[in-house]
Amino acid sequence: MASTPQNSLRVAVAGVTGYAGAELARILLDHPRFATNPPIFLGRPESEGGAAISLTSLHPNLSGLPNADDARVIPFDWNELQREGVELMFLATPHEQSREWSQQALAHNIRVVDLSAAWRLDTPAYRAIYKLEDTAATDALQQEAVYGSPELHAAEIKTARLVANPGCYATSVILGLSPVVRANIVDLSAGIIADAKSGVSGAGKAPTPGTHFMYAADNLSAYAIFGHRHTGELYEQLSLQPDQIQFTPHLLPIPRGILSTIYVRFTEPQTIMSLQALFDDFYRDAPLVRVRKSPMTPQIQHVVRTSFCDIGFQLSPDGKRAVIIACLDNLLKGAASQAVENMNLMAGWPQQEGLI
Ligand SMILES: NC(=O)C1=CN([C@@H]2O[C@H](COP(=O)(O)OP(=O)(O)OC[C@H]3O[C@@H](n4cnc5c(N)ncnc54)[C@H](OP(=O)(O)O)[C@@H]3O)[C@@H](O)[C@H]2O)C=CC1
Ligand SMILES: CC(=O)N[C@@H](CCC(=O)OP(=O)(O)O)C(=O)O
Repeated sequence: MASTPQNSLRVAVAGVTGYAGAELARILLDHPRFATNPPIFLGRPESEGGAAISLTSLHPNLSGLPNADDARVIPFDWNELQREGVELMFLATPHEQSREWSQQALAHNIRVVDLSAAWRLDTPAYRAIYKLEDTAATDALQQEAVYGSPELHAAEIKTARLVANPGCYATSVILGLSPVVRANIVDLSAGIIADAKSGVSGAGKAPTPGTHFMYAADNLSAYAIFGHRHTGELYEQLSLQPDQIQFTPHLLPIPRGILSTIYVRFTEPQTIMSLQALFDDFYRDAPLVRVRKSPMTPQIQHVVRTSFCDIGFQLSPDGKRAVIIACLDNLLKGAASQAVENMNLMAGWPQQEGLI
């Protein structure tokens, strides 16, 4: 499929009633490749009495987008997906459900971009936090799954059957650190600190005591210290050992957006010019990463509701330490728009199509 780009693709979105699924619907309805071939939207309308419901009754903000007012949210059914000739599915569903459906989708010859963590981690010890069932079949599929970071793995994504879309925090820290870690200039023995803050939508639509308005509003709190589930993605994608990075997430009292502040020490003193060139060169061909010119650093208000990850840094006067800041919208570059970048690559279309 990737070798002969098609003009369009038959796609379906599972989990369209959720936060990430809603963003997928918005992007895909507005995507030029789907103007005459709109996506199929899957939900659990049984909670609405079993009948299909209209997409815009669920998400009134989508009304007026191409094909949106005629779109229905239908119950999940493999026969229906086959009848419709679906070629690629987005799974914006919980990890366990994604794990089951991605295997079934591949068996039905449907390629998958999975937004959950079901296939992100190769190392069983890092995956254990998700308590997913491992079998010989899932082990084989895990080997095949491609970590869906277009900036790092574009070539593999193009031909993949199963793409594991990265975690939101993980995307920001991995993109912020990759240029300096891959250049081998970081003193790993000194340890990297990644201090990240996220808006509340990162936790999904179901409120919990920790994300309830009364807890989150007017508040800022650290959580999952020494145990956040995204650390495995950092270890694997940055080839780090657990004692070489300390990642601490915080919950911000805003709806969406992530800002990660990353502290590194260098083995040799750097100059602002050399470091700027390193970041600029690394992301020269990355249409959805904006490298800021030091001393400018990214801010959440510059990325919210965009598909960009913004990256910037400042260097200490002695050139031995840098603070790197990476910023993105958790529902977009941290989830839905990154998933669409992956679909674009899988279909042989420009990575940023429909996103800028
Ligand atoms: N929120 C974020 O910033 C990010 C989320 N992700 C991942 O993306 C996926 C979706 O996240 P998000 O949109 O935030 O989550 P939400 O909780 O907002 O939405 C979850 C969606 O999954 C559906 N769903 C829940 N359980 C089942 C089930 N057993 N069978 C079928 N469908 C089910 C829900 O349907 P219903 O409405 O009927 O309950 C809903 O459509 C998750 O795997 C999450 O980890 C990844 C990166 C960032
Ligand atoms: C604010 C908040 O709660 N954020 C979520 C991360 C969301 C994400 O990226 O999701 P998955 O890795 O689960 O797909 C968390 O800390 O668990």
